[in-house]
Amino acid sequence: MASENVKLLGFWVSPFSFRVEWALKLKGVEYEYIEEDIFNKSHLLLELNPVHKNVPVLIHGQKVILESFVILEYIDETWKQCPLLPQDPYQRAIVRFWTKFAEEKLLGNAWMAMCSEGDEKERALKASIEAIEKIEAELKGKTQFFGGESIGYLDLALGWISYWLPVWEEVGSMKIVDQIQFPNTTACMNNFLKHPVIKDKLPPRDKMIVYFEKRSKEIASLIAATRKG
Ligand SMILES: N[C@@H](CCC(=O)N[C@@H](CS)C(=O)NCC(=O)O)C(=O)O
Repeated sequence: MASENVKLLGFWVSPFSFRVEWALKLKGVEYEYIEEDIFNKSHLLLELNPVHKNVPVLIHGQKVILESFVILEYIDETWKQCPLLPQDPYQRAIVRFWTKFAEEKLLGNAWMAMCSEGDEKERALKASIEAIEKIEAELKGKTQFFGGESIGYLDLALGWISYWLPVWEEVGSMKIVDQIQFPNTTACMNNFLKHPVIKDKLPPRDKMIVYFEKRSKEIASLIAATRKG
């Protein structure tokens, strides 16, 4: 597709940025990727996203679109090829429900389980596994992709479970998605990673391990300092 002046401010290991890149690639939209240093934010980021000061930021011509899920919907509505959300309003509602559920109940807990120790880790781990149990039950009978027969919005929303979560499990010495206990989830995770667009657009795992080892220690010290203070 001809270039439409699309730019993406992202961060090399951000699952939120990757969602957007996967969507653009699935749709065949050309874009320029601009790597942001989230620890030393650029003037461009602060100017474009003064509210949250985070990535991803999508720039389409003169328009700036923020928040990964808002960006996914914008992309889906702007470039109609390879639709991400279902056409049917009820099916769309279901996809949005599970997207929200995973973001609220799984992402933060899994991150916290990786970064914490003791009771806090146990609590976060338990909550993460409970969230996967619910996703597993919902997936019963559709083990192709999280969204159904073909890759779609829900897969991009939950895609991090396939690649980031195993890294967090390794860094946090924990198990959240047990293959035997959660066969449907595991099948969807594997199919997602086998998709040609996805498998060509993932951050290097070894670099991720080093990054999250360091980051989880920094967060753990912050948590300890907050508790003391
Ligand atoms: N809810 C946001 C989350 C984005 C987010 O947390 N981005 C991180 C990178 S993984 C970031 O830019 N962090 C810098 C900061 O918050 O200061 C979305 O879905 O886009």
